[in-house]
Amino acid sequence: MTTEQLTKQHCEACQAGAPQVSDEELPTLLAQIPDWAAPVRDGVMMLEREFKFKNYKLAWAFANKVSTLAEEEFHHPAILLEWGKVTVTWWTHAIRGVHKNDFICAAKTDALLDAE
Ligand SMILES: C[C@H](O)[C@H](O)[C@H]1CNC2=NC(N)=NC(=O)C2=N1
Repeated sequence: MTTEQLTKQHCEACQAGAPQVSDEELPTLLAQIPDWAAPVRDGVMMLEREFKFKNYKLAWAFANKVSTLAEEEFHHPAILLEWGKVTVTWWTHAIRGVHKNDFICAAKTDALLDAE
């Protein structure tokens, strides 16, 4: 599956018991979002990327776009908004890890930049 295909997909409603991304799938999916890191915090894997901007207002506008994306997909990230920087972190709370949804949303988050 290509990055292009990830951005064209939509999140599925997921609840506890939904499958985390398997160790076999992980490398392939990570390769499609090369600017994202996959930190593990308190045993929970996440997808995280920092986006840099010239000032606070531009960072704020991007954070708003990510929030709109989240509502559209009904899948919600952590967003840290700072002067000139937005850190977006995707993971699936219901399964305490990363689901395919998180990769779809990370790819869609990158696509928001191209739309700027
Ligand atoms: C009630 C529950 O929070 C909702 O079903 C959705 C909302 N958005 C969500 N977003 C994320 N990242 N993980 C979830 O498990 C999740 N659950």
